[in-house]
Amino acid sequence: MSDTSSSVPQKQLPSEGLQLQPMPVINLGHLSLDPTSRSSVVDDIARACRDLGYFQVINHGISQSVMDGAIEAATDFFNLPSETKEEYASDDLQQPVRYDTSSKDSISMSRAFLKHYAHPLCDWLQYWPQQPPIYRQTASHFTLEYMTKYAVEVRGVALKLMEAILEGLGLGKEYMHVKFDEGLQLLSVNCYPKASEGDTTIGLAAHSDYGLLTILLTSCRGLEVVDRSSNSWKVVQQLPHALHVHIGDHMEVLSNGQIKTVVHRAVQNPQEERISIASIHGFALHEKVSSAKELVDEKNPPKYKESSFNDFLEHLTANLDNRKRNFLESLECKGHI
Ligand SMILES: O=C(O)CCC(=O)C(=O)O
Ligand SMILES: [Fe+2]
Repeated sequence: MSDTSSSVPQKQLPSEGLQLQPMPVINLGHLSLDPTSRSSVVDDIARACRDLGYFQVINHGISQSVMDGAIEAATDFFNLPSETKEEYASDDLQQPVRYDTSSKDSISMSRAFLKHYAHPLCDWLQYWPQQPPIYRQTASHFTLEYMTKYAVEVRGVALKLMEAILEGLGLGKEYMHVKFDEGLQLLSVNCYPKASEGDTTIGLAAHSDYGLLTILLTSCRGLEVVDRSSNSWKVVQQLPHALHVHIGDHMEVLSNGQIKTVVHRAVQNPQEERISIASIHGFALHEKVSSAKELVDEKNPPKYKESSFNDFLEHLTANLDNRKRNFLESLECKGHI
């Protein structure tokens, strides 16, 4: 994720009485109805991507029990003794699994997190935590449970959304199909302690996500987004059975700036410990993302240099100690933005 401290509202501390932001809620089931219904959903998604960079989806096909199972597996992991969790601790951003609680990256201020890849599952499952047993439980080769099942199903939702977004950009749903199909999925599983009385603090500082698309499952309220029209923080609604979608940095690059990434942060919940599971989707680790040539012409020259997910990890590693962490800014073609 990119730190965006230079471009977000200065006020870092959560203010009392922030506005709940009513946001588009897309019924994904309508994507597979008749062509007219599909094109109306595609238009709604395109508008949300262009104007806001976020929206929520319902009727996405993942059952409540699968969503609850993923939250349960994450909660049980964070409840393990510290020594067990520390086995996965690493400062090396290239590790396939990484647990951390520190704030040295100046992004994670009051959270514990576990990050690991999830696609292709057969390559990565071996690195997932063995404790608690339900975390990577598979009942058999054909039956996945808990985090595994959620990971596979949420990726299905991401692929459907990608097709709709590409259609909305006029590129067609099959555009670069193979690269999306072979693309990467990274799960960022976060745990924020309940806020202490009268002191709601930032759990995760302002940033944008670096992939193409992030789908977030959260156990309770605490996510905030920057509303671009007013350049102010808005609280994200917590609707039953909904998933929250963020446009990532690489989608802004691919769309040549037609769609914007969204700056967001998490605050601690005053009532309860909070779990969030961000499923980040992008091209494969070393695959470069550049602006779609169909969206580049004399009037719209390429706004960003090409880059891969791995380039982002290297950028982050090189800038861990200083504030030049905004990846997207580092990609800007000078003179065009
Ligand atoms: O906890 C949240 O709601 C946000 C998590 C997030 O933004 C991330 O993991 O990138
Ligand atoms: Fe994020």
